[in-house]
Amino acid sequence: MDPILKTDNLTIRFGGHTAVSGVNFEMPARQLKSIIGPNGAGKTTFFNLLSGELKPSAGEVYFKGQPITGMSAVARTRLGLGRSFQITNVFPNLTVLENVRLAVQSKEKIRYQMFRHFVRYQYLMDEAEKLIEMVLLQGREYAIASQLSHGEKRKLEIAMLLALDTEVLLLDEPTAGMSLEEVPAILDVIRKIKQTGEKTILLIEHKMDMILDLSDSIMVLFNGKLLADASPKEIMDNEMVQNAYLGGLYDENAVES
Ligand SMILES: Nc1ncnc2c1ncn2[C@@H]1O[C@H](COP(=O)(O)OP(=O)(O)OP(=O)(O)O)[C@@H](O)[C@H]1O
Repeated sequence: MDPILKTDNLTIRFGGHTAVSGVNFEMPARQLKSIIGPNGAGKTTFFNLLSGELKPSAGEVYFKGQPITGMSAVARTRLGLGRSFQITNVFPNLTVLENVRLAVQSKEKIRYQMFRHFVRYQYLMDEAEKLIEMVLLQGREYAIASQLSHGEKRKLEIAMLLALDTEVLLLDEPTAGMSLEEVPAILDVIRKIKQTGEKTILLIEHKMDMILDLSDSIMVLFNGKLLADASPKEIMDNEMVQNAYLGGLYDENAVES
């Protein structure tokens, strides 16, 4: 099957520094691929190039075979490439339910008047409730967003991303800054989304056990270059990756090409 997302020689330079360098990557539809690599390897920059927040110095991004390199982030979201924070923002003074409902509404582009269009309003609420359940926030519908724990906030962001109903989800370190107790819940949320079989998920993560648990494939970025892209087992057995990790991939002094 043709990849849903593909890059060809994707490159971006910031002054003299090449943050992403000639990356050729293919994302099969309805799979989960993790991106790993040391700090500064170019993972977030690669995401920004996929989502349209950055324009490459060279190379192309394709979505379902169509070049989208010149498209804005919003246009890419409409097409089916979603990243949290792109269109919707969490309103801190609103409840979980109101935030998710507004995100559903922004996708539906519905302008409604609450009482005259009760059926529509009910539809938005039902959709929001479904998403809240999907991210395991049921029971917290009426909590004010600003009062959520860090882990709950990340769940809310995922629900709002899901509300956009994009085929591809770009998740940038969903467990960042979380306490150890909060991590399994996010793992459950991502597993649940994956199990629907409807989404293609690209995940940047540092937590190796989580990556191995969830991923169909793993790609390794190192100094902006694609070092490997293969099954979790192949990645773990890959000598180059092993050397890179064990031999100081995370040692800043070793990160020179
Ligand atoms: N807007 C920018 N201007 C200049 N340099 C940048 C810019 N964005 C990223 N860089 C540089 O590009 C390199 C890659 O950064 P990036 O944030 O993509 O790495 P990363 O793999 O996501 O790291 P981390 O795991 O720490 O998030 C870094 O050296 C960074 O300093």
